[in-house]
Amino acid sequence: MQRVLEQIKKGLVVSCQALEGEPLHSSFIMGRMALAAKDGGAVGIRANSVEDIVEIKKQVDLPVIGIIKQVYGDHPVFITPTMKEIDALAQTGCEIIATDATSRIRPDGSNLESFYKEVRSRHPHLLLMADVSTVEEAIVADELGFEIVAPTLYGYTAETDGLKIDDHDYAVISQIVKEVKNAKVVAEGNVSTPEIAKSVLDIGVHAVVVGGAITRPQLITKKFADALKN
Ligand SMILES: CC(=O)N[C@H](C=O)[C@@H](O)[C@H](O)[C@H](O)COP(=O)(O)O
Repeated sequence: MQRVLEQIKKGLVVSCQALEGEPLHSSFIMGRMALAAKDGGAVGIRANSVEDIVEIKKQVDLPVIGIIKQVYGDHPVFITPTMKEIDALAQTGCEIIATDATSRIRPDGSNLESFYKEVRSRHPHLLLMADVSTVEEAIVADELGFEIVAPTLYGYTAETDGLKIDDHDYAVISQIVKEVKNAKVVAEGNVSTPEIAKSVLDIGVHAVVVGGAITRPQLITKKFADALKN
């Protein structure tokens, strides 16, 4: 487990995700995206769904952070929300599983603590990453024993709606780095430029995850197209 954390240390993890309805939705394309990321210097991949992870594992020998985005009704917790998704991910060979680690009740009615304990007892060999939305949630996840904590959901919960890290505001990451004692803090969410990636690394995070700015060409195109309109 320690070896995987060493492998991604101070490096770039590229999130290769295209959900149903996105132009690049395809395991084949995500596999090639991972290959391109590796060619460019990525030290790890984050990916969604069993199919994408299996394909990515065929293409690259990098550690994979696996998630399954699964929406249950109108429940807001959707990143690896229940044991069903954890068990499915555990079969893929991904080294790390990330899950929603906010303080919200999960779709199956469990809270984070009971869910965490069950995951640990069923899959003791896996590294667990906590996707949180606040500094308080990061502290709780660290105390529970998650190996990795990231503010992936900062800006994506009712409590943090509208917030995001940008060129001027790395406060949430600085605070998490300061407060978290044992887990590795990873920066994830809206790291939209190489400069931001470097700045957050310099704050002291263990690694940086970048998604849309590298792997969602429709978003990259929009930035350019919008710039021409102004
Ligand atoms: C909130 C949520 O659903 N985040 C997801 C988590 O896996 C992905 O859609 C993001 O692309 C990923 O976190 C990387 O972030 P960004 O694409 O901003 O670099």
